[in-house]
Amino acid sequence: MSQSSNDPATMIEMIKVTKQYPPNIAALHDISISISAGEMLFLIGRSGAGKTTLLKLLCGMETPSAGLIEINGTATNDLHGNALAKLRQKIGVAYQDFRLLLNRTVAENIAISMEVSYKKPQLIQKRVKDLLEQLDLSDKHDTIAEELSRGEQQRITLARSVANSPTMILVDEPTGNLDATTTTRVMDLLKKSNKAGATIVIATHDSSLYDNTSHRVCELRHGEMYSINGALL
Ligand SMILES: Nc1ncnc2c1ncn2[C@@H]1O[C@H](COP(=O)(O)OP(=O)(O)OP(=O)(O)O)[C@@H](O)[C@H]1O
Repeated sequence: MSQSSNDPATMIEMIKVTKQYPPNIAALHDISISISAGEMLFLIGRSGAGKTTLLKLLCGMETPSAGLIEINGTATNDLHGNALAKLRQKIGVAYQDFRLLLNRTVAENIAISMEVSYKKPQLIQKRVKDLLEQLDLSDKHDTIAEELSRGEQQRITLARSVANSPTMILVDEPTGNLDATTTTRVMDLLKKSNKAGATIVIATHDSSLYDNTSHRVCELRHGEMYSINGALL
């Protein structure tokens, strides 16, 4: 059946995706899910359930052992080199291991994705300033990243992931090291990016993020995906 013009376009399509790490660790099993453009989705599940693996598959950091993944209509399985780099430019990622450039300033770290896509310096400066304000880190603009606390590094990673207004944002445990007020600021930033059109997948253990949400919540259990009401997807 063809898609009606009123249906939102699909941003992420996973079809029977399985991921096995060598020698025989089954991280994800037969996952099928469609995520619409502009959707915000919470991915929950116990430690080791496969959340990070799923996010890594979506940005091409890992490849599926079986099945198909399409991002905005393009199958990622066969993407390499420039084509993969081009796809990644449209994806903002904020993962648990931060990967900040520790010897560079906070502002330089946030600016990277915008510089890579040749945004104007004035625009970059304004965006960096706005993001730091939003995350209550304005005083850290010129601080070297390695001098930040873990919670501050986590917020800079998030700011970097949304800075270039990507079409898709993948976030792994965005609030793990944060207090309640800072958690609200982080979620407000993600909601703002979502309102601006970004498709967002948030992997989290923090039930305060999704307890009263109107967004979809999916749970991974031992590598299988369930909707929050317990039905196998
Ligand atoms: N590079 C790897 N090589 C081998 N096994 C891996 C690798 N990465 C993850 N795994 C295994 O795959 C399974 C899923 O791991 P994953 O990191 O995706 O879980 P998670 O739900 O994100 O956990 P957490 O909440 O603790 O971050 C686990 O059994 C893990 O040990």
